[in-house]
Amino acid sequence: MNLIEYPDRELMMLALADKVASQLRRALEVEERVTLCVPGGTTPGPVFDILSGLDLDWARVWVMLNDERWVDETSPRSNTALLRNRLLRGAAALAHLVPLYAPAATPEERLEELSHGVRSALPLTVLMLGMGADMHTASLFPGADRLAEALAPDAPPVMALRAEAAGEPRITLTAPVLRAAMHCHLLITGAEKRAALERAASLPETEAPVRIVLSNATIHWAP
Ligand SMILES: O=C1O[C@H](COP(=O)(O)O)[C@@H](O)[C@H](O)[C@H]1O
Repeated sequence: MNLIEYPDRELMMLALADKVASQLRRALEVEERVTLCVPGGTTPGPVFDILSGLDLDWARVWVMLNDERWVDETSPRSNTALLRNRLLRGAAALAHLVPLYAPAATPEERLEELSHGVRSALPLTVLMLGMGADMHTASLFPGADRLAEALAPDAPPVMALRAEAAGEPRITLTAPVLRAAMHCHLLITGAEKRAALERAASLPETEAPVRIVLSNATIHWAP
């Protein structure tokens, strides 16, 4: 595993934001437009705060979540709201948001139109991922109803799935799209997730979905 250990979270967030911005800048030298794909949840807020103020041609950056909880943006569980409040502001307000949510009772009702947007933003230039202590990444949860399909090499780019541990229904990018990212960073904090990461390396992908990126991700960890 390509693991970088930082003495504290502040340093990790600064270093990661700097790395992501320089990878995007380099890609913008040769591409008209680039895609940054980011996690939701509790971990990435500080790196979003730093990134949003960095000098970048944000108008040519498309920003997309790894996954979304099927809740309205007014919910504190909304990853889209996190993105709007912490990343798509300041200089980064010029970036283009590729939505993973649209109001409807179930993700299946909006899956086709959301997939269309995602397909037009592929491939992922820079992918940042989080991980739960249960070794899920994006919304690829162990035990999810359609996990095997989402891990398969011929999975569609986006799928709706459900898992007991997930709470709400989820919409998520699938393994082939995540694996194909040009640059991949996995962001992990704390002792519990560090132990889960070590366990994941010897488990099958169905039990530890984060395994799908372990061989090509740079893993960033701080206590
Ligand atoms: O539900 C989710 O969980 C993971 C991990 O979140 P964290 O709160 O433990 O940082 C996150 O990466 C994913 O995007 C999110 O939807």
